Amino acid sequence: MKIGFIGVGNMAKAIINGWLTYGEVKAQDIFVHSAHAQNYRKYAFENHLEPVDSNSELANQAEVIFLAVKPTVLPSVLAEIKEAVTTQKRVLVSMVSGVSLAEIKASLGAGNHELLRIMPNINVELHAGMTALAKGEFLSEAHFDELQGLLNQLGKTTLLPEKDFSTFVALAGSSPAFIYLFIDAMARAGVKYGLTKKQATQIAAQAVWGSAAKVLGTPKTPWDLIDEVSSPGGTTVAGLLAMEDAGFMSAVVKGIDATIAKDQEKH
Ligand SMILES: NC(=O)C1=CN([C@@H]2O[C@H](COP(=O)(O)OP(=O)(O)OC[C@H]3O[C@@H](n4cnc5c(N)ncnc54)[C@H](O)[C@@H]3O)[C@@H](O)[C@H]2O)C=CC1
Ligand SMILES: O=C(O)[C@@H]1CCC=N1
Repeated sequence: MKIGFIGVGNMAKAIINGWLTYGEVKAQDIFVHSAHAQNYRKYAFENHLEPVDSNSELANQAEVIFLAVKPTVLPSVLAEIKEAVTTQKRVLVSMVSGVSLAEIKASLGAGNHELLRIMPNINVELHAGMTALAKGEFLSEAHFDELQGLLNQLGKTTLLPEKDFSTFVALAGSSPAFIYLFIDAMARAGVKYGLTKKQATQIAAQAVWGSAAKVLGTPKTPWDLIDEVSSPGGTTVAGLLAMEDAGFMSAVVKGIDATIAKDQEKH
């Protein structure tokens, strides 16, 4: 299957790099175009991908087209590829946050367009991603199965109603940044007490990684696990209570609220 990417920024590269290291998607089957010619040409050259001169040419060449541009750019991109997508019956996969399948369908006009909306996160590059999928009404089962299979190579996937995509953006699409912030805050505290930043960052990141693996591998809730770490009269409970006193949980929930609100703003 020939796969095209319109937009070759951070998210597109994470997906492509993930596939290239997995090995089933061949570099010569990946077509790329973006607004930054020097950038996408260099990336294509380094990875043996096929650079294409325009969005419409990419839609002529690739059977499946991943839309990996910012929401504000999407309408003009759809206008450029509309004809090729319609006449050549291309499958469109949109990872553009905050843009519904109905909005994409409306921009493309008449036709039973095969559409899939996804919300990946940057961890797909390490095959540790979390990606939500919402099927368009005309997407064939065969195409859906093939695309889900490809995305499963990059981590976990889940089917999700579109109404929940904004929540998913907050919990998975954007959340790597929140978790980096947590790791950095921990590391800074380590520096305060004399560790080097590098050493403190590695210690904090390993602790986050192991804790996430634990949560995923047990039927216990995070609260159960908190109790297992908190010795009576010990250090952990002292730290937990001080964090809560500073509003840790409400700070996290406010962050999620703001992320969801931003995703639901009209572009
Ligand atoms: N970065 C992330 O972790 C995630 C991003 N997303 C979504 O993925 C999309 C892309 O995000 P990023 O890769 O982070 O952005 P980015 O800013 O890194 O990349 C955007 C790309 O779009 C290209 N572009 C701009 N105008 C264009 C045009 N007219 N035609 C073709 N290409 C054009 C740029 O040259 C660039 O390659 C956004 O809609 C974002 O919401 C979704 C999940 C996670
Ligand atoms: O910041 C953003 O808008 C995108 C959506 C999810 C992650 N990055």
